[in-house]
Amino acid sequence: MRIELLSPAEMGEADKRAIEAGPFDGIGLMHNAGAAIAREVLARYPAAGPVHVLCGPGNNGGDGYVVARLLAESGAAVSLWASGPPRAGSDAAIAAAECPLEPLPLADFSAAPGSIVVDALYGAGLSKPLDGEAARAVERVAGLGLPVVAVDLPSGISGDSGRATGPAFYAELTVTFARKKPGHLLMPGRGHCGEVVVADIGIGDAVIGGLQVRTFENGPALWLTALPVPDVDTHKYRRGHVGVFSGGPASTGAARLSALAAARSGAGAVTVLSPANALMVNAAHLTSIMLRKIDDTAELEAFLAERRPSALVLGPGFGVGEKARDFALAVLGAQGGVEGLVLDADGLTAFRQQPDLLFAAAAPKDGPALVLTPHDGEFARLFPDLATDEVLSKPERARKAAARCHGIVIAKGPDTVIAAPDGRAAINANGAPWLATAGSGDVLAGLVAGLLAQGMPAFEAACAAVWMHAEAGSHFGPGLIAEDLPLALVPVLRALIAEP
Ligand SMILES: NC(=O)C1=CN([C@@H]2O[C@H](COP(=O)(O)OP(=O)(O)OC[C@H]3O[C@@H](n4cnc5c(N)ncnc54)[C@H](OP(=O)(O)O)[C@@H]3O)[C@@H](O)[C@H]2O)[C@@H](O)CC1
Ligand SMILES: Nc1ncnc2c1ncn2[C@@H]1O[C@H](COP(=O)(O)OP(=O)(O)O)[C@@H](O)[C@H]1O
Ligand SMILES: [K+]
Repeated sequence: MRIELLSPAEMGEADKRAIEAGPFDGIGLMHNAGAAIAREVLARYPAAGPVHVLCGPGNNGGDGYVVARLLAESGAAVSLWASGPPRAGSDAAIAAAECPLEPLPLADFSAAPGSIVVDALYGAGLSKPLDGEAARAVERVAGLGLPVVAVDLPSGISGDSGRATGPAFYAELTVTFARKKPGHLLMPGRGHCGEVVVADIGIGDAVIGGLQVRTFENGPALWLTALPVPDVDTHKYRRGHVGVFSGGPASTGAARLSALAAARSGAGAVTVLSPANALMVNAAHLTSIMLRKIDDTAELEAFLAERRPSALVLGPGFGVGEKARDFALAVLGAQGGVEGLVLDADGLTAFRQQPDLLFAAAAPKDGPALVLTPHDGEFARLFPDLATDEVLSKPERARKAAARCHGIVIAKGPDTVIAAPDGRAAINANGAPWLATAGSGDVLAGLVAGLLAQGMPAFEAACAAVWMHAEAGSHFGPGLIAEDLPLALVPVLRALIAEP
């Protein structure tokens, strides 16, 4: 299960512990790193023209000296460009001394068409925006349209946040070590990395295991064992009952999208909870999904007591106002049976003036789990201070939001982050821009509720829903509209459940 994502600080610690544990010392790890990159370059660009290796002053540059030496030994035409000599006594200085090639000044960098660039300027140690000769090298490489293989991370990208605070390389291939870093998956970093290869350089799984990492790449390894599969002797209500609140007569479609997704996820029963004036519209479009009139809190409480739904979705097309707040608070205060409330769209916006009211209602540990599914705009309405904090990475923001709201936060986007109040966070990277279509988020909300209703723990349910939703959308591809998504979940679920 190699889904841990290491921050640069955790990677430094892994490095230190691996050296203590042996058998490799610092230069040994650097030799392994350089060899892994040289292997990838030779395998991917067998007919390559000249290779230009760009070396920075730190250990990233050290890896570059090893690559340059190994490629030259294999017979490739190699040019070495350096921004300055490595610090005396460092592993990088040893690697530079072992390299027979004479470095040229980076400021003079130029290359003929057909060349390949190995970017070993900065990796995990990037501490400020690229400027001067490094920034000019990025511009020249981009201007020449040369393919770039990045060592560890494309220079200019933060390994922690994926941010580019200045110029940054666009790599065709990034070779990183031991595990991916958050910056490989977070935007815009992911767009700069190209394909990411994780090379084993001799940092063992036991070393990584000892770090107690709390950030993961989202994928089945994180939640497959918790994915609900019905027992042979089950019945429909044992498979979970989801209630989805509908908006008024002119805005009912969003709730039906959520309801369909909940049903496709395996919930045994789904009921759309509709105001009286929208019953006919909803009835005209529902078949296996049930319908019930709910206009006020008393009717909601009666439904909760009689029909004992296990999860509810509130927000898609619902309307922003007191009714949304009252219903959400009534569900969170429900006694027994309700596993969770998924608050999306209008359900989130309804609390923009009083987010603390919502957060306090979710605080009791024995109450229903709260799952929030904000896109950036909705996130900023509930957590304005976190949204505008330029220092925090997206996972840090989502973690702080989760702790504050006592719930799971699904911070949506091309790099959706799922965070729990206990500090776990997962970054999702299997999505595709086809998912950016109206109603796509409504489907996600229903899917989360469907999994919650079947008894999946909230963090795992949220992660599984985000991954399956992204997988369905990516497989469907061009032409996707939200109506397609519930059915597109079926092959995704089938493949997951068939997995041993
Ligand atoms: N297990 C491991 O960890 C292994 C790691 N390995 C390799 O080591 C890499 C990490 O090495 P690293 O820590 O030396 O950092 P690196 O990115 O080379 O640069 C730091 C230097 O640059 C400077 N500096 C920073 N930004 C700057 C800027 N914009 N403009 C100018 N200067 C800037 C910064 O100085 P500062 O400003 O912080 O004082 C510092 O001097 C890692 O990515 C991987 O490739 C492998 O060998 C295998 C094992
Ligand atoms: N560029 C993108 N790549 C991958 N997924 C995306 C992208 N843009 C949006 N999504 C996903 O699409 C969904 C959109 O949800 P949302 O913004 O709530 O839309 P709506 O309210 O119309 O349903 C989210 O799951 C989000 O993560
Ligand atoms: K690099």
